[in-house]
Amino acid sequence: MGSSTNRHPARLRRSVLTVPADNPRALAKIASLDCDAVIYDLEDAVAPAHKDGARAALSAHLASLATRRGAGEDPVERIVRINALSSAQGGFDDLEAAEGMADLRVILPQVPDAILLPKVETPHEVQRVADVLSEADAPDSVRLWAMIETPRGLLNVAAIAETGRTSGGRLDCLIPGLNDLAKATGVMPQPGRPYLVPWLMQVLLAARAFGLDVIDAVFNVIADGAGFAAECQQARAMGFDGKMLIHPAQIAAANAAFGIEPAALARAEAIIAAFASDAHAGKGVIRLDGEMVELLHLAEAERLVARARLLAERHRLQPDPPHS
Ligand SMILES: CC(C)(COP(=O)(O)OP(=O)(O)OC[C@H]1O[C@@H](n2cnc3c(N)ncnc32)[C@H](O)[C@@H]1OP(=O)(O)O)[C@@H](O)C(=O)NCCC(=O)NCCSC(=O)C[C@H](O)C(=O)O
Ligand SMILES: [Mg+2]
Repeated sequence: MGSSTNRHPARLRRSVLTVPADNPRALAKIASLDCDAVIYDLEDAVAPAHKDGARAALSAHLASLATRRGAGEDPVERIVRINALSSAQGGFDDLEAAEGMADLRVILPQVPDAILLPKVETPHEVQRVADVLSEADAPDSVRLWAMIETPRGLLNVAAIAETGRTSGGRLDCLIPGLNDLAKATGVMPQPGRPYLVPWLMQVLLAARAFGLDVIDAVFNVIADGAGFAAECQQARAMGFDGKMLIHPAQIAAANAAFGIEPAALARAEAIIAAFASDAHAGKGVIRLDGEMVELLHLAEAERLVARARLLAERHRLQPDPPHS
């Protein structure tokens, strides 16, 4: 089966904000923000001594959203980044002792939209977590996301992405972690990310080969709005679906960069209408406004229109644009 047919349904993931699960003010702030998705972090943003408190705070936070989510009226996708699902000794054999397992035990009853696995290095890890979810009777709707942020993970990224087919189809999205990769490799942060772009494209290619979404890495310099906007534009041009964010001040620029331009939407609607017209019934290729348009462009147009519908639905559920 080709990748395009394997691709998951269109989702809106322009702005994916991370929030440390042990920061009550930031947790409370989310309701007023216009991000498409939130990653609640139980991993690196939470100090070891605060892990239990963070789990309890996150569980209560998700429980407070349960009614709205159950009614399908939550405009935000909610993802939990757990700790590693290997034990402190480094293996799966001692799974019960792992911090990540403790995260799952507390969080899974609240049915988040996805679990984000940090520092994934092998396909086996994704499969193992998928098995744990199935054993815990987690609904099929609970997806898996994976961070690719170690040299070994990068070398294995194609095999990891392929678990989107084998892990009960739960794997849904990849995110490169450039802070960890920079730490592990010595590559220095630079405008334009010249030495990191090949790795970013490797992650993107692996994701696309197996029909996954892919979100660009965080930009650490909160005060550098122009640098952040430029990096969003670069990521958009590279093909990313959105950007992982660390601060509310980054939401508007990400939404703009990965949003849908009116002209692109009008063009997509024109392509769909043209292929549906009697004049072009059954054709594989047509001429539209002086350009060749093939069925592959029709598929792209349908995806863009589907995303536009999601955006309209998001605005229906959250009509007053919140501040960021
Ligand atoms: C980076 C921060 C610690 C900065 O915090 P602070 O200086 O306190 O922010 P502000 O005073 O400017 O905050 C203004 C208001 O916004 C709220 N706020 C701040 N950050 C967030 C957030 N992330 N989500 C929601 N709300 C947020 C504040 O509460 C203020 O509101 P109010 O209380 O009403 O006044 C902080 O921004 C932060 O913790 N950011 C997230 C850090 C994080 O999650 N890190 C882990 C992910 S990064 C990663 O994964 C890297 C990857 O693994 C890799 O290897 O590359
Ligand atoms: Mg990291």
